[in-house]
Amino acid sequence: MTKAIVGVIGGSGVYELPGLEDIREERVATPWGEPSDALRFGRVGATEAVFLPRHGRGHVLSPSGINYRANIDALKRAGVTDIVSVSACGSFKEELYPGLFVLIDQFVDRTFSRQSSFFGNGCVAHVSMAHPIAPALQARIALAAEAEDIPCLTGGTYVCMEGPQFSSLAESRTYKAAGYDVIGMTAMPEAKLAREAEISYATIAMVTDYDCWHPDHDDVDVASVIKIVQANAGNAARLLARLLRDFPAEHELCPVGSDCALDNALLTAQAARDPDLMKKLEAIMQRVGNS
Ligand SMILES: CSC[C@H]1O[C@H](OP(=O)(O)O)[C@H](O)[C@@H]1O
Ligand SMILES: Nc1ncnc2[nH]cnc12
Repeated sequence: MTKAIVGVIGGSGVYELPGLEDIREERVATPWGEPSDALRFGRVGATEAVFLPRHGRGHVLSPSGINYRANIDALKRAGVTDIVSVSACGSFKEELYPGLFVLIDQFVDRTFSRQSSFFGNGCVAHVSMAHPIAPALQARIALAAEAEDIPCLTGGTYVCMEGPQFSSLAESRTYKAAGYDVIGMTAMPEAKLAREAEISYATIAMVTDYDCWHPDHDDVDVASVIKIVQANAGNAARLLARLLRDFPAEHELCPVGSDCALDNALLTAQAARDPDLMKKLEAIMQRVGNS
């Protein structure tokens, strides 16, 4: 049995995890550099949890400046089996209104200036991202929302832009016409790296605005995003508390292969692997080893 340990990554306006008890903070060193902040270890009920604010305390890191590899590697070293990622997002659909939670099931990656893999020259790997979200984890979040009577929709496509500027009207209309549901700046490469690290991953997108396409709503700005995040902080806290309290002690095997993503993904012959890179991959490849 693998004990479930839930990692919660807080986004804009979410810099702590209410309800976390017996807190211990630790700066976790990684071969990829510094995570966004010290990890906060604790528990909610009987469930072990680890909290990491994505932008750091005081929101010092921009979406392109976040060390996503260090964050995911640090959570892996902490034994995290499941990551719940919380993100503020703009909406491309009338019915996805500010305050609604959307449980994402697909991503479109439009970032271009980020380190998006642990692998590379000296150890090449191609994991599947066909189904980036762990369905059992997503279902537990949906159940927790239902139990707490929090408006929450399951299913949606999140397009990740580089930022930090918000979209132009032409971009916003293009994404809307493409059928995407929400937009943010941080889920990529976070979700890709979680998959490489064989950690189940799910995103709770909190809709904060209608980006800039909607004729009856103001164009998005930071103040309006934070206002909605703060107005819905209570819902986010209750949702996470319920999810964690009710979480099973044993990690549930993932039907889309989150736990075994590296099986059949590695291409580089063992003898040809770069020893320096292999050392860096120690935590990420802990299950498969150098075989
Ligand atoms: C505060 S507006 C833009 C900012 O908010 C979102 O952050 P996160 O995904 O960490 O909640 C968006 O991705 C941008 O980073
Ligand atoms: N409209 C938007 N575009 C990109 N990131 C966002 N985060 C919150 N709202 C956003």
